Amino acid sequence: MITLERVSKTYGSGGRAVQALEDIDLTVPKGTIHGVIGLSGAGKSTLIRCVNLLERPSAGRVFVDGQELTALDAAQLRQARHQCGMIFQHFNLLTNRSVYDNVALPLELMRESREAIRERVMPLLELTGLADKARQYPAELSGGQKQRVAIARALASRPKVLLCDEATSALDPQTTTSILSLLQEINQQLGLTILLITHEMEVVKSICHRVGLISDGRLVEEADVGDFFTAPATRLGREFLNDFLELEPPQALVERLEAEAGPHTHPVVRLTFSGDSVSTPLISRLAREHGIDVSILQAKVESIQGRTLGLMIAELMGGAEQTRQALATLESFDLHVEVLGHVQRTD
Ligand SMILES: Nc1ncnc2c1ncn2[C@@H]1O[C@H](COP(=O)(O)OP(=O)(O)OP(=O)(O)O)[C@@H](O)[C@H]1O
Repeated sequence: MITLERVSKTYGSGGRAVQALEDIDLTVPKGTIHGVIGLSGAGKSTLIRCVNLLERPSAGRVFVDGQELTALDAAQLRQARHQCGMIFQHFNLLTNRSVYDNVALPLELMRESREAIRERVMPLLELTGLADKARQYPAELSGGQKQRVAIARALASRPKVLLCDEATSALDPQTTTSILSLLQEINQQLGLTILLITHEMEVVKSICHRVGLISDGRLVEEADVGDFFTAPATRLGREFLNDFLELEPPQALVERLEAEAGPHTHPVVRLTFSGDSVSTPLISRLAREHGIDVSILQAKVESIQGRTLGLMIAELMGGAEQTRQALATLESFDLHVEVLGHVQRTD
């Protein structure tokens, strides 16, 4: 439904040029919810604005529903943009228009009759839970209600694609959940394809089918959400995951960590395991086979789109050779092992 082919975007020129996107290839199949996550300044907003050509790519081609937007003239593009609804972090509502009139606006611009507009707007207000707010003004609404108006307005022209630019970043966690549920409902009921950008793993985890990770204008990793959360392919992906799971070693331990192993140190490891390895009795096996005592410092289990993900930070307490063998055993399993550092033995 959405295809970007080798899309690049440079702002400015000469010594002040900023390359915001570089050779982005992206395909979002019809009816799916695709997330793009990245740190601030990575190029997320530029990417999503290149889809409906609010920003024109410096190079590359953009297709929506088989039509190449980058090949259209201005009038054709205005028409084609009806295929792409968009919502924003700060809602972008017209403050001097009522809820009803905000949602009606795209239809007025398309010169639809008052009757046709009414027939379209009222069901959208029902769908977004705003039927009783039609005559109110944006200033009288909560953030979540404003975003619902923006969603209804984005759907008014019957788009095939909804672009969401950090749509929940200005909302509290509870309101975020209700807006994400609404987006999911719209995706399922209307078969709408959704491309969203976010810096929040929670958003990706909650509703996306696939996710891309953008860094310095490049798409560095792309995967199904279950795979991304259980086995990110890049270091940045793993950092996002560790932040999301809040599985950082406690500060008191960080202060004791040494980079190099010494004659009297134990390694501290972070283990991430998914699928079958979750149920493997690892700790008893390390004790039985290698004589290692495992001191668990932190642990947690998450369920992500039906897949189980286990995490643990642990100190492996044994002699140097036993510890080396224990690490080799751990690495032979279907799990990710990271040695965070070494601590002096206290035994
Ligand atoms: N209009 C512009 N003119 C010049 N540089 C720009 C412009 N818009 C964005 N940039 C630069 O392009 C890069 C990517 O910016 P972009 O806004 O796409 O990132 P982002 O991932 O959306 O960041 P954030 O999450 O902070 O909004 C940044 O270095 C930014 O400074």
